[in-house]
Amino acid sequence: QLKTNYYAKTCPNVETIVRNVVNQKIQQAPITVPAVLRLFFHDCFVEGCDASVIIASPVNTAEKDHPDNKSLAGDGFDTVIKAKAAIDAIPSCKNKVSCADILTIATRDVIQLSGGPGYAVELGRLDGFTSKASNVEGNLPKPTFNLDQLNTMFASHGLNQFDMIALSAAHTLGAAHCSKFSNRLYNFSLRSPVDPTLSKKYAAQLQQLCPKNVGSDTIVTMDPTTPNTFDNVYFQNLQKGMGLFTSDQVLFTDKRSTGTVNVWASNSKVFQKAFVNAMTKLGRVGVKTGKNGNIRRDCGAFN
Ligand code: HEM
Ligand SMILES: [Ca+2]
Ligand SMILES: [Ca+2]
Repeated sequence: QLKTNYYAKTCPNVETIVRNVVNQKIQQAPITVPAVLRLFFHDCFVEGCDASVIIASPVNTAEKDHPDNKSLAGDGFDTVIKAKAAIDAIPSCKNKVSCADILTIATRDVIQLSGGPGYAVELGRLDGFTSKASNVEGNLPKPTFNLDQLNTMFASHGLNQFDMIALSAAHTLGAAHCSKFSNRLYNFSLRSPVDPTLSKKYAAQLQQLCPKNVGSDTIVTMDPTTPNTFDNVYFQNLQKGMGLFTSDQVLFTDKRSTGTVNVWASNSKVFQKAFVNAMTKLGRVGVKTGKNGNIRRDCGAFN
């Protein structure tokens, strides 16, 4: 059973310790912000929020070795490892806090430290015993997904369309590789090589940043307006035809979700409330307790 004061007796300062590590880490590497947020999402959607995504395999068969996870930035993993070390440096806290909870706290912190809402995190998850690359396939959304595909995948984790739209606003931060959306610029369909739901101006900008046959490590910010700030500009971009992926833009073009995008584009407080609610629900996905999990000594390896 998750609760907000789970470590009150065992490690009362855990949230302060994690916050300090995250703060310092962001100063050194600003990419830590999107890196941690995406890491949390990819953890929770595969085997639940249990730090399965953090396991490193000597033979490259863990979740992190799946192609969908290869682009997870190393600074996300490093944040959890560093926070774990800082927690374990306090004798009473040593091996009392799960890696899954550390990632949950760090995620709340990167959101708040980049301008987003602060919120109380529910804690008490244990770390899982399974991490297989083969379990990732089919469990993470593709950037080409339409609204029904997005809804189906999020619903399978107890998240409704409002939650899905709110969580998609994570793309208000960070960057993506050209290969993830170049189909929209060059070979969308026979009738229209450029995706007609992209604004003409934005499509031209993206074609400049991502020329055909561009190198495989070229990246583009997903929110070209405020790439480093957690805000509702993501929704304002969608209204202008500036959603980077099909899965972003469809939230505006599909009539069943346009209304939500419009409300959240114009009312940041209402969006923030929905986002916090959705993140809290995301943090409950597949939580392990009792015999189904443990507290890892090393977040990157099973005990
Ligand atoms: C709704 C369906 C979603 C799809 C199809 C999707 C897909 C993607 C893709 C393809 C990338 C670019 C990866 C790369 O090229 O390196 C990306 C980046 C990112 N995603 Fe999502 N995502 C979705 C939802 C989410 C959610 C729910 C979160 C978090 C709550 C999230 C957080 C992020 C972040 C922060 C980045 C940037 C990472 C960085 O800059 O290192 N995404 N996503
Ligand atoms: Ca997991
Ligand atoms: Ca932004």
